[in-house]
Amino acid sequence: MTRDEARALDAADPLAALKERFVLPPGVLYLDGNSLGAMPAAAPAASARAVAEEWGTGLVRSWNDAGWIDAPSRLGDRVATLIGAAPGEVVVADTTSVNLHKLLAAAVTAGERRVILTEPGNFPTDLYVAQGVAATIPGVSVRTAPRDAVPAAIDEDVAVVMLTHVHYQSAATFDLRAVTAAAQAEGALMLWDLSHSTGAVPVDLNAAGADLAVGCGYKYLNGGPGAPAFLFVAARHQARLRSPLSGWMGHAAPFDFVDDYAPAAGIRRWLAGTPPVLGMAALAAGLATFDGVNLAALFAKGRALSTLFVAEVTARCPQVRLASPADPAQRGSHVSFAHPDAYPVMAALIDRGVIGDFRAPDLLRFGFTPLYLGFEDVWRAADVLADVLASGVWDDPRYRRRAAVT
Ligand SMILES: Cc1ncc(COP(=O)(O)O)c(C=O)c1O
Ligand SMILES: Nc1c(O)cccc1C(=O)C[C@H](N)C(=O)O
Repeated sequence: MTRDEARALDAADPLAALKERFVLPPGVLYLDGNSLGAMPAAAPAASARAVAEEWGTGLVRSWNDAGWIDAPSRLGDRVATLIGAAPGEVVVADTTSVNLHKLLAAAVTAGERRVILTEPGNFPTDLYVAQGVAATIPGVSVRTAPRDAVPAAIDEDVAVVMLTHVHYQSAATFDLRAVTAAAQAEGALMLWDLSHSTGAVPVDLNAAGADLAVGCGYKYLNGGPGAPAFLFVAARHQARLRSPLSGWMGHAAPFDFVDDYAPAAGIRRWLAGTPPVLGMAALAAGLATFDGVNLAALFAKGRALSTLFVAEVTARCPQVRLASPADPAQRGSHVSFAHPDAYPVMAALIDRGVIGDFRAPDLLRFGFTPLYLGFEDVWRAADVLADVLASGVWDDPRYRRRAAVT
């Protein structure tokens, strides 16, 4: 494709104007919305309002008057619309790691089964949290099976199958419906990590009959650094599953201040402590960037963007190897390419305004966020990558110095 052809695609794109819902620095092509979403244009004012008006003027009255106390459910219901869940099935709370802990511990204590089944190479926090649950609840163990062997590894000992729908490195997807059915056919619960899926690819939890899910607020939901995460529990399980973090905010009547814990009836039982109100204000601005957007068209555009990038890089960059599924139907909204010197290559690319990220040991990872990226952006990013690789400018000591966060 030529640059003019890419520009023509933007001119014909009914979603192109959504870019105005974000602020990005001039000269930056941002291909890392899968790690930290871009800042919504409304976020600074929304955050300032929460601080200056709700906190500064409203003070403690804002728990009621500004609706702070209901924000976890209110935002949860908004997230639900992006993942095929019903109102009352999603709550915004804590971090993805903490939510994983709550749901895994609940799943392995709900019945007799004690095995958590997952895949090796899952996102580290998923593995670490599972290992922590196994270390603290007697009889629990973690079993891993390579992704293709997961269905066959589900047996009568497995309490819960925990998988990340879109893999954080390769972007390879699981068939959400088929794997959920396989878990349930063996009597196990299915827990999906939707961190790299929500707001990026179609997800229909209830159509798939999913049991449990978690996901991040700061990636494609654009909630800002450290934004609270979310948690889904299918309505049919809500009365029987119990959070191990039985804090007061998940109590049936927190302001009765009684001594004995009694879980709230619905999704709010998964709250532990006080909600992070300021983080929720920014997350609300992030979720609002999806308002009125045709999700099917948005996700189709995301796929078209990553397909264009793969085609351009494959054609113009013989130095790299595609490390994601070639079939766009088999991957999420990011793609990875392998290069033996991926770290300095990515550093040189970032220096030229194309922000992706490096994932050890050898991956260049690029996220395609259809809300704020266009076809010409993607074309230019591929062009800069081709130039960086062909010129060898990346082979410089200053690009090899590792930062603390990659
Ligand atoms: C699949 C997956 N799960 C979880 C997380 C993060 O969890 P937390 O919100 O606890 O940092 C990430 C990214 O950071 C991720 O990619
Ligand atoms: N959450 C992150 C952070 O606090 C610092 C740096 C990166 C992240 C990420 O989100 C990483 C991301 N989950 C990944 O897929 O690699």
